[in-house]
Amino acid sequence: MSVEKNTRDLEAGIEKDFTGKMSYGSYLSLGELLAAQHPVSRPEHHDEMLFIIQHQTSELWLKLVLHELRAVRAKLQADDLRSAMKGIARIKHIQRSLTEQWSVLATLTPSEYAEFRGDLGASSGFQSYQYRAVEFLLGNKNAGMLEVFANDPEAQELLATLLDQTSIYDEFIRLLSRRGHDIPAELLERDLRSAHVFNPELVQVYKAVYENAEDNWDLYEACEELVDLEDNFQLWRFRHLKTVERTIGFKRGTGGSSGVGFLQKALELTFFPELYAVRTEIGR
Ligand code: HEM
Ligand SMILES: N[C@@H](CC(=O)c1ccccc1NC=O)C(=O)O
Repeated sequence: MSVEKNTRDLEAGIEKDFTGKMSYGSYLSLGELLAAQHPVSRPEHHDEMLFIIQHQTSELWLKLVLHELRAVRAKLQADDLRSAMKGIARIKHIQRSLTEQWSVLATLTPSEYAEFRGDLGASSGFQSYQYRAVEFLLGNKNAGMLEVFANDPEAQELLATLLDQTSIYDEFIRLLSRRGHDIPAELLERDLRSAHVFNPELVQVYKAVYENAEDNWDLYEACEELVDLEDNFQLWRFRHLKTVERTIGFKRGTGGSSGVGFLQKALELTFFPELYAVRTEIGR
């Protein structure tokens, strides 16, 4: 180390020749990853790179969320609540990161965006199959969404598979039933292809869990973890809505929707309605 040159000397053992060896770039497929940004504006607009990378990083994190959610579902199926909660803890951190990331895109002014928005054609985040897959895995199924992916058979297949499978919430409810809680039969035999709908009897099950937390500690904690998950999801939706509002105002979306009004309606969707409803009942 030569302090005067402000330079760190390389140590003798540092690897320099990667012939026949795995390197950082080859392990991470950086060649492909960093060659996958293709701005379409001509002449290329400086801010389109921000727009592309914001979406690509979001999709990478969504890929990990899906990976973790599938594992959480398997752990719930195996009655391993502790491992399932570990997975949820990781997902919550990813969600925070995804939500925090909106502040980067918020530096894109309406005039900057207007310069390349026309080049985006009919493309829209509405066509994000990974986002839809996360919604399905959490229990907000919507078979109609599959039509959007008619031109992407792989994405459509992935969503069709998830549509037929149980969600995280279905599995949690089944676990409650195996633990001896009085779960209504219609919840255990429900049509998996539709969204979970509010069930007042389930609120009473949660009421018993919350009012006897000492005897149901892991379930009590799991309920709160699920509420955190939904809360975080809604915060992402809200930041998306507010970023859209400050960037395009009340223009229609490129995906064909009314824009902000359509996104507002998504804030009324809920994954675990009974876990919110129980709050009104506690201590009554
Ligand atoms: C300036 C930036 C953005 C604008 C103006 C914008 C605008 C919109 C609009 C208007 C919609 C409604 C569908 C439509 O008609 O197009 C939408 C949907 C959506 N966008 Fe964005 N968006 C932006 C950034 C992002 C980013 C960074 C993501 C991250 C992946 C994203 C993901 C989504 C998703 C998942 C939907 C579907 C939401 C739902 O179904 O409720 N958007 N966006
Ligand atoms: N729907 C946006 C366009 C948009 O944001 C977008 C375009 C292509 C790929 C992803 C996008 N992100 C979110 O919707 C708009 O109406 O301006």
